[in-house]
Amino acid sequence: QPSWGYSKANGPYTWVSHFPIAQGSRQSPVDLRSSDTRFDAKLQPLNYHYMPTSSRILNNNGFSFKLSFDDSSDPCVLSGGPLDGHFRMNQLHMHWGCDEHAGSEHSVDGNTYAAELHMVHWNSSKYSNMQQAVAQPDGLAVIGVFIQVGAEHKELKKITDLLPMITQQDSKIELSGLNPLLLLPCSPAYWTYLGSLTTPPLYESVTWIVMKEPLSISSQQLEAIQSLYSLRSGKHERLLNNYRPPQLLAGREIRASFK
Ligand SMILES: NS(=O)(=O)c1ccc(C(=O)NCc2cc(F)ccc2F)cc1
Ligand SMILES: [Zn+2]
Repeated sequence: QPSWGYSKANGPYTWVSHFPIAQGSRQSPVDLRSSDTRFDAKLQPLNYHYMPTSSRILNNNGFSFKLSFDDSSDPCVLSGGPLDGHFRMNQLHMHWGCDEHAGSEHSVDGNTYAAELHMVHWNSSKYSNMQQAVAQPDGLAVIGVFIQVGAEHKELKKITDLLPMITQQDSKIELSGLNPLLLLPCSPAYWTYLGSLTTPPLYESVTWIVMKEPLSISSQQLEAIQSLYSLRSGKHERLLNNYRPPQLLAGREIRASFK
């Protein structure tokens, strides 16, 4: 089966042919429209048990760069917010475009950002690993953080400084001492809704938690991200625009932790 991607020939509008759930009723991303969101006073604060961890950065076959964490020893764990139980961080990755006004997957009242960071966690209270959890309706929790161009981001610099070493597809490099806590914005405000993976197989297994406040990175950092290469469809080309457009809310509610 032809591998999916983000080009005209194999991009988001073609995914339904191999992954019919693309037209499901809890697909992601969505536009976070204020008319569709409701403040929920019962929402708890998010609770991060995160610590500096070692990871491996992989240019994962032309879809993004991915930091995989060893989630067996001393994991980074998320709980609280809309979640029941504890969720272990498995990986983080990003989506971006070719200019600083498009590249995020979620949008806020139609506005998009230069990029979006995804911190992927699996439900370690109910399942024994990511592979088991990824297809379950309560299997995953992904924190989405919007990224805009502005001041340099020191913690993300630990990643963007290494990207030039892994511009070739499937190359990887070790990174120790990244502190995921420093990849979160200052404000605790977030939106939450039930959705899906935003790439095939598009499983409807994600409780999405999208932070309201964006992070800033420098234009040089964005350039490093946009300079990743991939061998998608055989050609050696820049990995750009790896974001899925917004999907139908289909009657879902989006809850806000803030007024
Ligand atoms: N953009 S996002 O945060 O929504 C997202 C998060 C994780 C994954 C993932 O784990 N894919 C690999 C993968 C998933 C499977 F469900 C089965 C195989 C497989 F390789 C995909 C998208
Ligand atoms: Zn993602």
